[in-house]
Amino acid sequence: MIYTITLNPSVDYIVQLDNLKTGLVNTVDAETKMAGGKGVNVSRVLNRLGHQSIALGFVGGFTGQFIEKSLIDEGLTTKFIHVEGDTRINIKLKNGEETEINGLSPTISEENVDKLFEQLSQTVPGDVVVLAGSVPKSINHSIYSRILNSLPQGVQAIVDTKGKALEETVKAKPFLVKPNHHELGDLFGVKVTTVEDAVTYGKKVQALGAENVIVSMAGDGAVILTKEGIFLGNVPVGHVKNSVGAGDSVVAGFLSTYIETGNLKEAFQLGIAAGSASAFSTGFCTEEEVQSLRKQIAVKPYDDGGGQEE
Ligand SMILES: Nc1ncnc2c1ncn2[C@@H]1O[C@H](COP(=O)(O)OP(=O)(O)O)[C@@H](O)[C@H]1O
Ligand SMILES: O=P(O)(O)OC[C@H]1O[C@](O)(COP(=O)(O)O)[C@@H](O)[C@@H]1O
Repeated sequence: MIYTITLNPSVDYIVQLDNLKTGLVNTVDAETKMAGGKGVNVSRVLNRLGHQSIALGFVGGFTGQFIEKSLIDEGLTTKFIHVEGDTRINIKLKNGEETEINGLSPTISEENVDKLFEQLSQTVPGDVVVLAGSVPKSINHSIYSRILNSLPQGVQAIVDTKGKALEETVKAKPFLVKPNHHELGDLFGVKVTTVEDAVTYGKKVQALGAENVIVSMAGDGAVILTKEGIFLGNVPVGHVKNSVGAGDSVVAGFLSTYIETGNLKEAFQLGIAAGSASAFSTGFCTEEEVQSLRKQIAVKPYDDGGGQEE
């Protein structure tokens, strides 16, 4: 079974406002309200690609109810832990550029955290656990590494987070991490702007403990570093309508193919296809769109001139 963990889900309020006038009353041109959060989005896209998962995490209040109902209506399986307080609302404002205002998370008690560990103690070898998104302030950022260290042998972990949580988690030897180029740069206090930078710092993440690393670079392609080698993938050309959830779609697309074939390169290709298909749609990708974009993505070995890790 695949389990996704979203410690910090959200209701994403995506607003199109072509002509924002600050300090005045504005009326939106278009809006969408969606259940969001990184693990939630991974479960959603896995479902669209024909794979079942169980969405775990913490939800609360009217926003939490909205998330649970939306996901069940979409045909997903959820086993959320209910907390006091409202799940956050994240505003994504589109007016030519994309501005994000992420809301405050409810407080998660120690007791609730214990319940999550109890759920995860049921995992068995062959299961995959996806730990995705930020850690609410009330939980210590070491929770992801604690979860990884608690999983039985043979359970694979995929991690998509940033900052301190990412830094600690890579040391707990996850199967895969997927930072974007900004998140990778932040980890080392540098700017990652080129494929060469992504490879240099991706190798450092492997040296810290992650088995495989995907660095997504938005419209500039993506890199995967594996034991079998380093590979580059282009992104297909298209009109980006909404990039919210595109990175989560990369994770879901990768995982859906990896569990079917065990082939990292094919999984990487499908991950990029899913990311771009979601970016090119107002909501999330469909399987048909993903399969159609997949053909436009070439995955090629990266030639680093045989250079060794510094
Ligand atoms: N301009 C673009 N053109 C095509 N695909 C894109 C574009 N921007 C994002 N994507 C797709 O979304 C994926 C994730 O985007 P990225 O911005 O790197 O990650 P995140 O959403 O995690 O910040 C990319 O790997 C790609 O598949
Ligand atoms: O947990 P975080 O890091 O605050 O991110 C939450 C936000 O990220 C999303 O999961 C989208 O993530 P991506 O665009 O990186 O795929 C939104 O649904 C949500 O609002």
